[in-house]
Amino acid sequence: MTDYLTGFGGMHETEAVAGALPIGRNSPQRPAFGLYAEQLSGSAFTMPRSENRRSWLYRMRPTADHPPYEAYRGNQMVGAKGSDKPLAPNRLRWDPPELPVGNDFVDGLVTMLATRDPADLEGVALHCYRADVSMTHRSFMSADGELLFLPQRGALHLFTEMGRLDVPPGHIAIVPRGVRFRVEVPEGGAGGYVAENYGAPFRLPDLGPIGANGLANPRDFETPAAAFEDVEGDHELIQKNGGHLWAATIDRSPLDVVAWHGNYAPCRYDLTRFNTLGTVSFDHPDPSIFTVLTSPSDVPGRANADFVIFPPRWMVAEDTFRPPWFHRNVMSEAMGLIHGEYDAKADGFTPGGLSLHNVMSGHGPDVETWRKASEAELQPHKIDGTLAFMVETCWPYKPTDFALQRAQHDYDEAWQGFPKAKVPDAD
Ligand SMILES: O=C(O)Cc1cc(O)ccc1O
Ligand SMILES: [Fe+2]
Repeated sequence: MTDYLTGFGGMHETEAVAGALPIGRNSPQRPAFGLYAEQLSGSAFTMPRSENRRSWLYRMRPTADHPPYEAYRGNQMVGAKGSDKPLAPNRLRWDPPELPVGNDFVDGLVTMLATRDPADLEGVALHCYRADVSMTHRSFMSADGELLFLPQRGALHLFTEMGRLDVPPGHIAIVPRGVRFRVEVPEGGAGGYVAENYGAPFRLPDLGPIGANGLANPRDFETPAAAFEDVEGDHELIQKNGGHLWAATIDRSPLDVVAWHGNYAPCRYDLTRFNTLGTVSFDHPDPSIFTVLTSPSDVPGRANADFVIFPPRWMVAEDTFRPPWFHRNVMSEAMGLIHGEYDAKADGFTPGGLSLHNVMSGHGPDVETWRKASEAELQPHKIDGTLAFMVETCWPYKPTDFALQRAQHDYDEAWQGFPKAKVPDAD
């Protein structure tokens, strides 16, 4: 059973057992039923109120009750570092990576692109996962960043400390830094992408002249109602700190939060609810118009990470080259595809695949897309049955060695063979 509370970043209160939440105070002398009160701070205590994020959790045993962590001996493919080799300024693209078979989410997670160090409290990493079995008797948490789940194949069920979320492909989920969860997958397994944000938590972008409504509307974000399990027996805590995985075994499930209140909690969002805006005259706006969530950096307007989607939408622009134009960008662009075809690429970018156009690399439509779009008779046309996304950041991405070894060899050919413009002689 999953039950949701609505609204982005709101103050919620929820109890799985009536009477578990204290009224009018956070830390009573004796919480109900012998529960333990624990504050989970997602921002410094003293952040301005608008940025302040914290929740109070009422749990059966305190998180503090655990033995020392040791290096995790399983998955060694998750990290915070890209390849040590100098990175040529090439455009890169990947077929859906072939990830090891038979793993759960923790062992099936592989880092593809990394920026910064989690200790900088800025940057973003992009991981891919293949999970064939559900996690049992173990849970995961990242102390390095918040996790943005983008399932591509197979619905995920996230049983988090703060409740349960169903996350089918086409939905996203955010699990805040520090929140434990286990991932259940359906028969046939699951695969997709996870962006890990070391910086300021994702928020809805300001709308400026768009006005009070549009893009991702706050009411469509769903936060789980409290749900817990009372399970005794060995349970492996796996957690990511400083780019490394660590493990400790406790004698119970940590998903034992009976009630919580606050504004630091997981949520999910159905991307079909995105109110896509665009031109009704000519040209098309920069893709920032498709920003679902943004993590600002300290420089106004320059995102640590923008999460952007390219959803189904009507194309009506007159006298306009409608696909993404040719461009170079000071920001670095990593893209993935949930389903369908992306309108800038006729070939080679497939669901589950990935592309990287790092700082100032020339990219845009491939030759075939350019030709078709230049010759098309322009009619209102619906781009349908597709969902691509971009995680755009001001920090250049570094692919990991795993990723570099698997990059497509012929990606540059996407832009080979453009006819030369015929410019009349100058007088
Ligand atoms: O590179 C891409 O495909 C993403 C993108 C799309 C667009 O319409 C304009 C700029 C941009 O980076
Ligand atoms: Fe781009």
